[in-house]
Amino acid sequence: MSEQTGTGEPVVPPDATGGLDPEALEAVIAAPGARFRHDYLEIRDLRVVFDGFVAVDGVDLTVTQGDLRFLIGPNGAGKTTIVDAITGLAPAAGSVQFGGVELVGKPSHKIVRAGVGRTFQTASVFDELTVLQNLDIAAGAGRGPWTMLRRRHVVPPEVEAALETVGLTQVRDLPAGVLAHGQKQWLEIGMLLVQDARLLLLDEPVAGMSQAEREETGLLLQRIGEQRTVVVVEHDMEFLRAFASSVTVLHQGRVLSEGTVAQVQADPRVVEVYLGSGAHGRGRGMAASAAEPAASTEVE
Ligand SMILES: Nc1ncnc2c1ncn2[C@@H]1O[C@H](COP(=O)(O)OP(=O)(O)OP(=O)(O)O)[C@@H](O)[C@H]1O
Repeated sequence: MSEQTGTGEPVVPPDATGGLDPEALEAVIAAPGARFRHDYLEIRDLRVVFDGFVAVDGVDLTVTQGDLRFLIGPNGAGKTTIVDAITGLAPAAGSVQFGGVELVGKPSHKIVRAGVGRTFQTASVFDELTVLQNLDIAAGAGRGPWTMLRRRHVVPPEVEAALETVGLTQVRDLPAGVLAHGQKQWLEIGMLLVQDARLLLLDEPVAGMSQAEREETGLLLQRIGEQRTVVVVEHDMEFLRAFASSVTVLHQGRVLSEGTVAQVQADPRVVEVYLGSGAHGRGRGMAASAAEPAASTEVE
């Protein structure tokens, strides 16, 4: 599952991970539905300005629980900046509400407490700590830093469930640094689950993954997206076509188009941007498939 990382990182043998376990996945996402029922992300007139440069220019975006929304757009369209603004890492004006809580103006740690979690383009796990310790830290578990780092004999059920969900049970005592690229991304998603994030913002989750890892990741996100609100920033059009339930296309800091994959692919403005922007690979599959719907395009 993880032999092809493209990163030159040490690789754990494919059969060591056990893959993603559908039953464990069911257990971890089958939290009482009522907890998630009213969750949705509602962004209104979001603006982000860096030293006079308008990176995000009046974006409206609504993502409901149960949707698996992909954010796409050429380089520099503002995708990551929107995620940064939602998570308190970019100066934002306008309104970002999740679960009825206004996030604009809140510090990042309070945004995390409001149930918002994100991953970055580069996995940000603690390489020296084991997989289990990484999950333990994410879970907090009300323990001090030293007890947290000690090897545990009893693993909390939510950590156990997350481990199995993301297919890392067999490698739980290995340092995260030896994991394959794909496995690190799954660990990060597991960390969001034990943190009990109800809104997951994932920045290029399948970049550098093998085809098998992409498929496993897509299925994982679809299942998580049944109950939590999931937004994926992605350039991989084949992955998008296989797993997105809806798509928002950004261009120059604005929403250019929104709808199902078929709808945005058929939108002449999207074709124009992808063909005319010199997207050079990142996102070119959208234009290719809009012009020729049957084409399967590998990006990057
Ligand atoms: N901290 C910053 N200071 C100044 N400009 C920034 C900053 N962060 C982002 N930008 C600019 O804002 C614009 C949007 O960047 P952003 O990273 O959000 O685009 P993106 O759509 O995520 O692109 P990519 O697909 O390449 O990751 C770009 O022109 C970028 O150079």
